[in-house]
Amino acid sequence: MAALNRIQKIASHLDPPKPHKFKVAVLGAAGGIGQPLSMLLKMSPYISELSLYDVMNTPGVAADVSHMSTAARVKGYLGADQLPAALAGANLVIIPAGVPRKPGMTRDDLFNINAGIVRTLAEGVAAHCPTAWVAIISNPVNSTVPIFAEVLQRAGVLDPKRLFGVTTLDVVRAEAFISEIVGADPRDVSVPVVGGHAGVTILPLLSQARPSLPASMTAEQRKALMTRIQDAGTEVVQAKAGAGSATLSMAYAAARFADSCLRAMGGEGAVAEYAYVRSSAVEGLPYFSSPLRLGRAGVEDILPLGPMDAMESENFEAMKAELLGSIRKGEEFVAKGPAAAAAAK
Ligand SMILES: NC(=O)c1ccc[n+]([C@@H]2O[C@H](COP(=O)([O-])OP(=O)(O)OC[C@H]3O[C@@H](n4cnc5c(N)ncnc54)[C@H](O)[C@@H]3O)[C@@H](O)[C@H]2O)c1
Ligand SMILES: O=C(O)C[C@H](O)C(=O)O
Repeated sequence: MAALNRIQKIASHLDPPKPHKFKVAVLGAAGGIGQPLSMLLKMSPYISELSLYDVMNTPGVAADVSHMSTAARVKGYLGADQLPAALAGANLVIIPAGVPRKPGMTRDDLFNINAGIVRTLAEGVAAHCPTAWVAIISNPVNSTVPIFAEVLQRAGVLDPKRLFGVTTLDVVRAEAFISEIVGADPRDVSVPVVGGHAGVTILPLLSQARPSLPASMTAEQRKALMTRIQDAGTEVVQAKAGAGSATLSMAYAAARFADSCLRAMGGEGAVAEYAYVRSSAVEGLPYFSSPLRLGRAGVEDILPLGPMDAMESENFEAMKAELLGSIRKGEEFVAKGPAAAAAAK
């Protein structure tokens, strides 16, 4: 027996450390983003339970994803009555619920429908998993994050360190486009993208890209690259010609962001990310996407934006009014109360 104990003890030292495992809820799981995101999350070693919630089609999506031979247990939840059970005990809630753009629309054109959806889901989180980390994908992100924060604040459960607008797709796009230009593996490219998530509020700091952009690139070429990153969502909306907006690249980006959150939550040390959070990084803008350091409790540090060249500084100044307008619009929507939510339905 003593020998067996000794062998077991040695074997336990040889075992690689097991990752912490968490319950993750996807709200809007049957949608264009929700389905591939659920599939990618089912492959995560950090997830013990995957809770798939939507107002339609979740039984089929959950049955399908549950047949993947990976460890996470999958449960589907359908309709508002089942939202409490979907959220109970969740550590991370990811929200791609809401309508996407069609050609000719701005993200802000989605406000009237998506503001009410996000508000309802925020009330659910406040009531059923108030300490969960929340990652909001639903557009317009520049307004939906302030809406969510206001609801949590009114319920007395807001911790801004755990509330994120997902801007990872902007970073992913910048990495992809730069890798094509410099001829590097995208995994070896790093580039900060800061600000918000709509048009001019998306600010890629190309001067900080690594590897650096070729010195031979003209100012016009750098400007065109910045504009391509800012308009990449519209590029997809136009290519899909009425069938929605980015879903597959967004699912990839959200799965990557979820992975960072779960690693930080599990205590794997400081994890570097970008996200749109409540912030005092930029005077006069209460929400801003910055480089972040994530730890067990959420945002541990909001890091400086670093140096900007003249083109970036000009864009930085130009975004401020639009971003503040979107933030105030979200805050006012909640301040006006349920009447505004009803009008938006
Ligand atoms: N942050 C980003 O970078 C980014 C990128 C792409 C898309 N988006 C946004 O993500 C959202 C979803 O896009 P999509 O292409 O998946 O749309 P979609 O229409 O394909 O899917 C949305 C899903 O949300 C569900 N839904 C609607 N109301 C709901 C509610 N009250 N509770 C739960 N689920 C509800 C729908 O039933 C649907 O299954 C859009 O607002 C889009 O603009 C954001
Ligand atoms: O562009 C959109 O409407 C969806 C999303 O915000 C994106 O950037 O792809």
